[in-house]
Amino acid sequence: MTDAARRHADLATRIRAADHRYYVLDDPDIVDADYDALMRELIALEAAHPELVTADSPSQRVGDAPSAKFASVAHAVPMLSLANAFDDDEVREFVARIEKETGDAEPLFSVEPKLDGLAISLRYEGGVFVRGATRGDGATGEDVTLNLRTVKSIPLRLLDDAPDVLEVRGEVVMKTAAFKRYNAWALANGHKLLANPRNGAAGSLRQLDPRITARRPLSFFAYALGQVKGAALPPTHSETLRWLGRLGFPVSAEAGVACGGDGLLAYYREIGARRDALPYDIDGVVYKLDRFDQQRAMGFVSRAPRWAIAHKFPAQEASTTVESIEVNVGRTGAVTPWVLMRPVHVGGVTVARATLHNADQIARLDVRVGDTVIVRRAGDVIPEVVRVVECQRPLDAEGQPLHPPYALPTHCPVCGSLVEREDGEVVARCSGGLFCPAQRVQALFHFASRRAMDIEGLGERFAEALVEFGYVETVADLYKLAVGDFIEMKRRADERDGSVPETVKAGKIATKWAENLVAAIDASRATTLARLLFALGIRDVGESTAKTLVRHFGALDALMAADEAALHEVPDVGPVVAAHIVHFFAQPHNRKVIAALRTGGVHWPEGTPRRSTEGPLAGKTVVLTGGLASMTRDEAGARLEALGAKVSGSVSKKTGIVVAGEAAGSKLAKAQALGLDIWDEAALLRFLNRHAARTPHARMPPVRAAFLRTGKRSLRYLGSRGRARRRARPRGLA
Ligand SMILES: NC(=O)c1ccc[n+]([C@@H]2O[C@H](COP(=O)([O-])OP(=O)(O)OC[C@H]3O[C@@H](n4cnc5c(N)ncnc54)[C@H](O)[C@@H]3O)[C@@H](O)[C@H]2O)c1
Ligand SMILES: [Zn+2]
Repeated sequence: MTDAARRHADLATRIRAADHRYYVLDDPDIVDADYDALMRELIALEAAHPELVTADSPSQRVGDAPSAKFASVAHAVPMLSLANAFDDDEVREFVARIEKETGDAEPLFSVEPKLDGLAISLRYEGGVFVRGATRGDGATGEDVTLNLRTVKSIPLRLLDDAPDVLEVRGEVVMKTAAFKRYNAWALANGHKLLANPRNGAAGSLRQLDPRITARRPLSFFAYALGQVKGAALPPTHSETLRWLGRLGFPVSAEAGVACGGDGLLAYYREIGARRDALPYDIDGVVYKLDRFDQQRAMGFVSRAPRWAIAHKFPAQEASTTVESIEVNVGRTGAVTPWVLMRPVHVGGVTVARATLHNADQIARLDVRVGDTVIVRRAGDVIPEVVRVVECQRPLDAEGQPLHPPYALPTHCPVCGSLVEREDGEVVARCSGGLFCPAQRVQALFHFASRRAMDIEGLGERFAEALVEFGYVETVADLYKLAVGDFIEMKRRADERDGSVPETVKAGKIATKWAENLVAAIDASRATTLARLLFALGIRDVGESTAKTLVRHFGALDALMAADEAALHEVPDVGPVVAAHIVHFFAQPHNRKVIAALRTGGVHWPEGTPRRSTEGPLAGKTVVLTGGLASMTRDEAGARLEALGAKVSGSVSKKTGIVVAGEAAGSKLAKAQALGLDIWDEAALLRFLNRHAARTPHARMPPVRAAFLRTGKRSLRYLGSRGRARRRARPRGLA
């Protein structure tokens, strides 16, 4: 055997195996781009060695033998493939060949998107859908009538006067939106994901159970005719498409006509630019000589017409190997894994990195170093790893995988802090918070925001520039900056963004804004502990938790010294939040930031913890339930704590007193069932007044009960009648 013959046999074997997996099993193990490369090599080899062309060469046949799963259908008119063009020259050669052979200087072409799905043929007799089949090997296909009946866009009866017999060819596709929706559902429900829309269409249509097909969102688009009896055909392909539309078939809205190499290429580029916005995946465009008489003159080669060609777009999927797996830390601390790969051409560009999204995705894909992976890049979307070719995983001498499953790093690669991932969350995060450079911009922006330190004028753009140009490492550095620093920072940011204002170019430098900003920073020095705690950006410590913590601990040092057990005592602080707080203050760099803030002049009124271990309620647990008219539950809680009570959220046998306000529900019922001591609002007020000297609030006469708290934290009298009065009167008092 010659080298060429050996290579030919090798290619043919590999292509046949790929054909079988692709057409029969709907489970390809190589990407289209690699398949196309094998096929092109085979065709080039056959061109150089015509003696290698045999009738069973993959270059001579279409698809693969129909599967025995389905009854077979002989196509009255064969279903062929299309020749491919991969570059402009091949398109121009195609046009030149047609111009020469037809003698037409400027023949018209029908131009259409090449839908990436599954070719099928639909047969109508007397206007009624009787049979539908896949392409199979072109001569014989599979009977998938029952499955096709579930595809809603396939008419079961034709509209216009239908011919006696009409065969319509077209593509069954899964639209992009439907594909995404299906995969989201499959992921949530533990079903196998579809590899891509084309696979989704083919796999769904070739199900043995039509009920499964019916659940898959498929669409159909017509693009050609097969056998027709009892009707005069239009003279051109483009008119045929319009006729099919009138008969009730969906036809791609992008189909049109063009002429000349330039005209065809302009269409290719126009559709290419809109590729990602189209509702379906396409893998190229198809040019078809429009006049049927000219088509007949051009004729066929073994597997494809000579009057049409598919001009392919750059493949969106490619295979390559993983060199290493890295992680990236985002602005909010999210740790995103990605792979460094052997560079590969995909979606028209060369890429060497692809995202793995998150730890769940890694676990699902089981990507390991050395693996052969399939990367997808559609449009401007970040390239992603969609599959691992497991059979190509490198093995050691014992036949075991050379590399273990990948695990996310336990520590942040940027700052070294612990990486945490909570139950039920897909995203893992660096816990470095303020300290992590990757998170500084976001931390700074949050710190300055209105409900935190309220530094007016420090928006996201400045936060970014301050970090990028090195003015700020931690939020405490803000308090070291002077007017000149801000002016310099803005100048650099403007320069970087190419947005230098005219006034600056003219030599005038505005300074007022910087002075205002410095003043705002100065004003933020006098703050409250609750604002500061919120501003620090401790995970899960929002404004209200910050206030609760302040009420409970009074001073920052007391909070910093608290362990998880001490935090569990705080009402509404659960174990997760408690762990976050302890963890935050345990990090030495967070403590340093707090010390630096103090040095920078940030101050707040500190109290002693309101909760006292002495007092008339010492050792008693109090539960507040229902609405109070005279104060909020938080205030009532604070006042009770000041009298030594421990305020809890749930009623148990150990509960001492239950204060039941308006509309108290299950807690009150439970308290009654347990025979606990139950107070109404009047009883609470009487008690608080009796011990008013101990509480931090002024004595509050019961008449206040006729006032209603408004949003502005002031008290508004609502009159002696109506809703306020009714609400204000504690149950059991009237
Ligand atoms: N990955 C694999 O293992 C593997 C194996 C076999 C084939 N393939 C892929 O399939 C391709 C070859 O398959 P093929 O023989 O089906 O040919 P083709 O995809 O190159 O072109 C013919 C097909 O185009 C489709 N088509 C879409 N829009 C059309 C339109 N407007 N007009 C006419 N036809 C239209 C029809 O289904 C038709 O059968 C290869 O390029 C390869 O990418 C991949
Ligand atoms: Zn970090």
